[in-house]
Amino acid sequence: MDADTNNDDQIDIGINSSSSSKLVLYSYWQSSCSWRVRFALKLKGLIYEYKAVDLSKGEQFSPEFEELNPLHFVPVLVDGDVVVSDSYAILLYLEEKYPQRALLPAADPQQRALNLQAASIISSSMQPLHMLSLLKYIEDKFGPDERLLWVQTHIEKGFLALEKLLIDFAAKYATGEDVPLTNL
Ligand SMILES: N[C@@H](CCC(=O)N[C@@H](CS)C(=O)NCC(=O)O)C(=O)O
Repeated sequence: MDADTNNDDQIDIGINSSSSSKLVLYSYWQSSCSWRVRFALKLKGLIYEYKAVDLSKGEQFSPEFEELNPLHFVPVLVDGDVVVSDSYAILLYLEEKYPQRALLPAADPQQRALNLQAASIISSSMQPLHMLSLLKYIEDKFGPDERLLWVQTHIEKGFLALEKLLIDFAAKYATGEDVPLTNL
């Protein structure tokens, strides 16, 4: 596993710079689940160390990474003694532990539910259906045409559902004038 540091992802004036906890994000540059967490860290102004896990080289199967996530998926966030995997869980953890620059509207339960629902559609009902390991399985079993059809079908289904859900709420961003959880 490369422990490289990505300068783009480090902020000098991070809110947590004086706290004792040290944030480390295990990530892969092509991983949309990891982008989500990187956006949230950036929006919240948090300093973190970036550790690259090269999925194309199978580094997610290394014993070191397996200790962090037995499912072998990025992203994983380490915050001192706390280890959180799964982008959705990480976003909710960050929102609670580092409430600055909220990702969820505080006052309005409908807006909160809308954001949680849309974020969950993306992270549970869309992205896992085209993760690397699943696509490899489909291609090995049924061939590349079936793989493409599978991806197209599930992405289209997800975006149609999202469009229907958000049609009355979208403005500059998915659910209004501010960047919410849904956009990550
Ligand atoms: N629900 C998880 C999904 C994690 C996931 O699918 N990660 C992908 C990258 S976006 C991965 O590590 N894939 C490796 C593989 O499929 O072998 C999340 O949102 O974090």
